[in-house]
Amino acid sequence: MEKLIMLSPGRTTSINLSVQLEEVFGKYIKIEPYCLEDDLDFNITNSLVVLSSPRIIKGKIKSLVDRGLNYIIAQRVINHRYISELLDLPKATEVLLVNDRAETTYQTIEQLEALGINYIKYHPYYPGIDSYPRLNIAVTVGEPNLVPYAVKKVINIGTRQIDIITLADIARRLGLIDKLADKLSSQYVNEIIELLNQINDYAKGLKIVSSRLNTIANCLSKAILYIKNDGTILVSNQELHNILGYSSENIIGKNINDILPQITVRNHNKSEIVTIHNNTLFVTAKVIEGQNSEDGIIYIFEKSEEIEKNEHKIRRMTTRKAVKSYYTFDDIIYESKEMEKLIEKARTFAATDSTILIEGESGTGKELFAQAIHSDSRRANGPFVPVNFSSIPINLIESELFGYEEGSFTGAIRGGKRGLFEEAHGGTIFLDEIGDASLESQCTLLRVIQERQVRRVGSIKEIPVDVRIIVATNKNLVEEVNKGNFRSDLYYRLNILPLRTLSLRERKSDIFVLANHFIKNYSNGQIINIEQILDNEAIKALYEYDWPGNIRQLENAMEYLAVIWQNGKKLSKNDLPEYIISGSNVSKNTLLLDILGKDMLWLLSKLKNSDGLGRRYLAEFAKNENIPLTEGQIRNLINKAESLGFVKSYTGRQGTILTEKGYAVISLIKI
Ligand SMILES: Nc1ncnc2c1ncn2[C@@H]1O[C@H](COP(=O)(O)OP(=O)(O)OP(=O)(O)O)[C@@H](O)[C@H]1O
Repeated sequence: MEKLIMLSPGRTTSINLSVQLEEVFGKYIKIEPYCLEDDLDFNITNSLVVLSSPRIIKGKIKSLVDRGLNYIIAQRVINHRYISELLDLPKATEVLLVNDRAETTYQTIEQLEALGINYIKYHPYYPGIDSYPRLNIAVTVGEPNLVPYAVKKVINIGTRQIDIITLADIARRLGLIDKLADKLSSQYVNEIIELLNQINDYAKGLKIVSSRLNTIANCLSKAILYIKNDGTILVSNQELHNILGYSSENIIGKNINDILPQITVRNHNKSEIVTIHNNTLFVTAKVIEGQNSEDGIIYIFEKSEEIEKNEHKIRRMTTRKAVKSYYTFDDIIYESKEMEKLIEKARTFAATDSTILIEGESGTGKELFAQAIHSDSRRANGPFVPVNFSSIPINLIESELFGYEEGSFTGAIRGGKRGLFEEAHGGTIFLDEIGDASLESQCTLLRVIQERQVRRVGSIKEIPVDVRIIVATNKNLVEEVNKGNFRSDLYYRLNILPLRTLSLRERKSDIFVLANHFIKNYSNGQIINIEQILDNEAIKALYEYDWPGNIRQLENAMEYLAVIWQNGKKLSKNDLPEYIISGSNVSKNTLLLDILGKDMLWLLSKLKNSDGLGRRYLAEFAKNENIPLTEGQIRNLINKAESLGFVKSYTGRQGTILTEKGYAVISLIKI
């Protein structure tokens, strides 16, 4: 070989790389720079050509290659010697990285980052790029002429150099490897050492800053932890080490997921409770954003003493955790149009903050709806606190709902207790079976609803609460008002957004979807649907049955069937629970029910077993059986039955008695 040709698209790069080749090979061979503008008039048979990148092989170079050009493609790397100015830039500085083409620009960014200079934010810039941020500093690799005009400071870290592997390859192709091996390797080693020294100086600077940071962190009384966005732990303090029982060497640089997998919160100002080595800690995340390479999360841990102060917050969180996820509208299983409409209505209600009154028979999904409304509301992340008025002893309702002050009554615990309204702060309180609330608690409820403040038993201080109230009842509240059992002013306050859940009788088309859902659950997926285990007559019986206990009763029936079913044989009607067999006895039932209505059938059935009953007795029976009929309504019913010839009414003690016709009708069905 007589000549070593350096060929690159632009002249500057070509000359710069020739200088590098000159330093290494100048003693042994003539080196000539060429660029694409030049006539490529060298002799290809006695020249070795170094191409600055593979992309150059096209057009006239491609035809040279086809004619047998002897060439090497250079791998290029950042020139270590000129990066000191770059190392002086403060952390997170934003710069334009300028090069001649998109590909080489991205390559350069990658190489700088790989060198460890990854604390600077590089924005690519090359001729023809669509958009780029207007920045004051540009870094270029030997292309200062391409830097956009507005840039104030240009750091030229020089043309990217031919790397050591390519140089060794050239030496081998020129038959010079024995002569040059030592020189090449020592030059390489020297450059690496020089680079490491420079980067180390920078790291030393960083170390000072980080030790200052650690000193400050250690002065804080709270345990803290600072992680990068990828989870790497950067800073921790002594308080945290005391809790963890580790020293900083054991955690710095590790990933939080390995050290503290319990911590899952990643959102700003969000908290969670974690247990670390039997310590219950309240952890709050503070997200640091917009600092580029310093983006990350600081965790602040509060220990037991502080937890006491935060008890309220914690209790709210634990109650929320206890029922980890509330039902949503998506959990409601249905097929019927009626339910679709109801859900649509409930969704509209969920978007508001107004009080909702849910009325409906037992087991029709009142609580399900209340939870779904909560989950769909802006309070979804707040607590949902259910209160069942029928299960709290009357004398405790006040203190349960509103809490009490220390010493306000015998048995009151030290420090007093927060009530359920306070627990529900920021969320929803669900007052179930509100029809069972005593007149006294109704009075207090009314005050809370009006004033949105609670006063603990034994205290004079009002505590403001922000809660959405949803109440539910299976009683007819209007009737309760008429009977004097429910305060009318409270009723009007509650009846802002009324919702009536539907009994299964009113949406028979949902029976099968629900039955399939429950049977699948109770058989652990073994039974896919009821057709798999029931014959036609049994299925029909399920459809005809009235389901007075609604979905809860249907669910129980499916659990029963899943237990008694044995693979291979279908169950018949007689295998169904007894109440279904007798209840679905005749379709005459449904027919009569449709014609006469359930109230009339109830009246006739009561009279069937007596020698005559007065209105007051009938009203008493209705009340005991939770049948929403007032004395007035019973009077109307008796009048109607009389006009149909089913009963005869007498004044005085005999009251109302069944006629033969009435007896015949009621004997047709089983109730
Ligand atoms: N459409 C539905 N899809 C799925 N499950 C339902 C549906 N409706 C009700 N359920 C289930 O039926 C059961 C009874 O529902 P829920 O407790 O909400 O009824 P309720 O009207 O509040 O009853 P009660 O008045 O007796 O307290 C629950 O297990 C609930 O999950």
